[in-house]
Amino acid sequence: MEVMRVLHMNKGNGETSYAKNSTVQSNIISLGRRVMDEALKKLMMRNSEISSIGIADLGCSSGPNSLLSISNIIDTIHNLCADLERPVPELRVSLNDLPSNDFNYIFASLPEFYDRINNNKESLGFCRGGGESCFVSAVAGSFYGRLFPRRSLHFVHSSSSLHWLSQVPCREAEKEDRAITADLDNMGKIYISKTSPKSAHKAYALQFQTDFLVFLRSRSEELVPGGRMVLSFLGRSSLDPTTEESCYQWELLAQALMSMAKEGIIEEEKIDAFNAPYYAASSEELKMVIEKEGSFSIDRLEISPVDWEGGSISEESYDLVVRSKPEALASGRRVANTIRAVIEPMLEPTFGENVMDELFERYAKIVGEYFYKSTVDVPPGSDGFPVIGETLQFMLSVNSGKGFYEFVRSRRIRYGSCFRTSLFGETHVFLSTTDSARAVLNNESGMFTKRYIKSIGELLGDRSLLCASQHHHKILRSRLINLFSKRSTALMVRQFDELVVDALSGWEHRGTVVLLTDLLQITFKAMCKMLISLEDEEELGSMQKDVGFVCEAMLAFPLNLPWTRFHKGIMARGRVMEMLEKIIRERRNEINSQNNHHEDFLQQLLAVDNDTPKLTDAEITDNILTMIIAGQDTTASALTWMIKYLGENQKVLDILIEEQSQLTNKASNKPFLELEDLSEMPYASKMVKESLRMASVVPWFPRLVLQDCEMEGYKIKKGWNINIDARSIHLDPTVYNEPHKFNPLRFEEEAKANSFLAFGMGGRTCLGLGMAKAMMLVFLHRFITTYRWEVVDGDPSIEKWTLFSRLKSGYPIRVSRRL
Ligand code: HEM
Repeated sequence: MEVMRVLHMNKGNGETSYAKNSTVQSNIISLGRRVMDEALKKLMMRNSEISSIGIADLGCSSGPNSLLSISNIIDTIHNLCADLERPVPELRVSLNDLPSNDFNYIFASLPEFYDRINNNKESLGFCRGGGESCFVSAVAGSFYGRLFPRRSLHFVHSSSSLHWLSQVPCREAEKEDRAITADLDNMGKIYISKTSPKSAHKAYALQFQTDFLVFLRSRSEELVPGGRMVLSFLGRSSLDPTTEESCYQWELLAQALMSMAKEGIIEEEKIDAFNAPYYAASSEELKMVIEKEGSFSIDRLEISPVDWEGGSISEESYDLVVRSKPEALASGRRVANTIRAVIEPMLEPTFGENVMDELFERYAKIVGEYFYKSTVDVPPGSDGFPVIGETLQFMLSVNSGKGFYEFVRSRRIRYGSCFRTSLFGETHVFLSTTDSARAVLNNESGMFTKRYIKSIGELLGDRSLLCASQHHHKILRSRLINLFSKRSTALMVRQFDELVVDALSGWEHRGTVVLLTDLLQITFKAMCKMLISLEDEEELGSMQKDVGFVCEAMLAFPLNLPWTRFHKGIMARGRVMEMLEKIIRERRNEINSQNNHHEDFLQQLLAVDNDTPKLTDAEITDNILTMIIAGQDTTASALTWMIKYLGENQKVLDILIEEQSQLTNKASNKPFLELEDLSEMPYASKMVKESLRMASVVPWFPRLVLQDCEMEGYKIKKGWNINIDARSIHLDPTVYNEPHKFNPLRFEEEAKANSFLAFGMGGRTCLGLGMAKAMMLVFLHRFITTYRWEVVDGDPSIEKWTLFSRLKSGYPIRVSRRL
């Protein structure tokens, strides 16, 4: 197959044209926008004197998307120049694709494009016909080779193109034979599949590596030093190139072709010989080639799932919920249309133009059936590999900048609001509807329970509220719940305010403050003061370190050998227990000698009813450790997210400052805030709730299924794990209007039932929710009335290996006093 000739999208404006079926590609462009903006900003900051910028969009194709990328680039440069108060440089824009591309379509839409620029940017000196500031031209040729003069480009962009290879891969022996269809012994298949020979896998991988290397080498000649590239293309998240994720469209298309071959409509030998010039690379492969080529370094590498139906693939996406057969078939048709617009020109020379309608009719049905099959009986999803299931994919997610929730999010988009996966040898079902949250968390049926995980039990203690058996949990909870009284909350508010005022003093002289780090310290101190009145800096320091080891061990593999993280956690638990036991002994002595003025949780727990202690010492120590862990990290993470959202929403901040300044004036005669003051913060309370909704610090709540049941129309089996995906519910557009918009006022109206799950629901609802909200309000008040702040590093990556969702950067800021 001569790729140069056949690799172009369906031309024109007809029903099967790319112009009419390119929403997926347009969504991919939108998804890359944030990264592109970031790259352009870095480029502009580095080149402050630049008067002319060379820009290339490689693989621009023809259709509504062709000018979308450059339009975005121009808008961003325009906005950056306005922000930096600099003149807009001359923009030399080159659109590139193979010579067979429908360039006429693009040229025909240029006048309209210039008009738009002129209308928007008259003030910037753009003028009619491209004029003095923006010069668009087209360059026909393969980007697997040089296209532009040396050092002429500053910015290279390419979207949905680099997965196309320069040629069909061929076996080692056929290396010289470049232009014909290659024989890869790939019988009955048209791309890599589970049954393809290893040599075919190898040939594909090799072809991609060769092409990508040439691509990088060519661009390194063309780009100026410090130039930037933003590339988005189809790839895969797993190491295995034959997983459904990267192959299913090709696999199903091969099925459609084979069904036609069986009926004698096309020849089977042609299918055997046809191999698509396409490759979905893994991030490891990309890194390897980039390192080998040596001219480029990676600033950001992100993986996102693609919705082949053309629904949005950004975080706002929740559309691919396939249910009934007609719905599944309609989905199949949409996917078939998208694929047809791209690959029909490639198939025609081999199989003939006259069979295309029939082929894609069959293909649409097969894709629809495929969607439908996965929605009946047990929930849709993948069991992954034998034994380990999808554990590797989960771990990859944990290790990526998007954090562990990405694993759930991508499957939620693909399979809908109820899906199953297999992790660490067990089946897990994730549910994300308000009805399922009610059923599982309120547990009126008694069919669900919190799972006891032995390793967590070893770290927190068997008597911890989080590990106790259902019966024991009830007793413990009924005793512990009394600790969280109004009186305790009032005391906590005063103490916490004192801590915050002390901690904030002098932040303006510290240069950069990593907010999360400081907040972890403040909340740790607050928890220790509230629980056991521990204030000694040295003891606090060693306790915080040990609690940190216990938390890390909760995520580690439970292997208790001297060098493991788990072992470190067990040892740290031992030291924490020793310290708590010592504190209990000292407290008892103080009580006996009536020399005791403490007002903390421990004091209440040591009180006796009719000579019977409320809890045993072991129950007290296990649950003090549990409460420190449950309260410190969650609150510090939630506070950091809150300040981040606030920094991004000036209007909300303005309203808050207004509200909080009034309180400052009113309470000016008091050194510290009191519980009643918090009721004077109606807007701030909504803002706290909105932050908790958006951040979903505890993203899902796991339970164990005690008997076979049905959820969301699917069979759920005894012994499976069921997880209520609170984050998805918080971001579901059918539950919250415009869920990605930060809008505290949404809570003026009553939220949909069972939709706010930041603190869980039912018999396991967070015990500290009142305390947590109070702490957030107190910090908010002090912080925003004391300081203005600017962000030092806006990296949105999520920290790896944490119990709760936290920003990897810790949100570094610089503060200045608000006058
Ligand atoms: C913003 C901060 C906080 C968030 C987002 C949060 C969230 C949660 C959630 C979602 C659960 C329920 C998990 C489930 O159902 O599986 C929970 C349980 C719990 N939380 Fe919190 N929490 C926060 C702060 C606190 C604080 C400050 C304390 C203690 C002082 C605390 C103590 C607990 C305890 C003891 C449980 C276990 C309840 C049980 O199993 O019966 N939390 N928390």
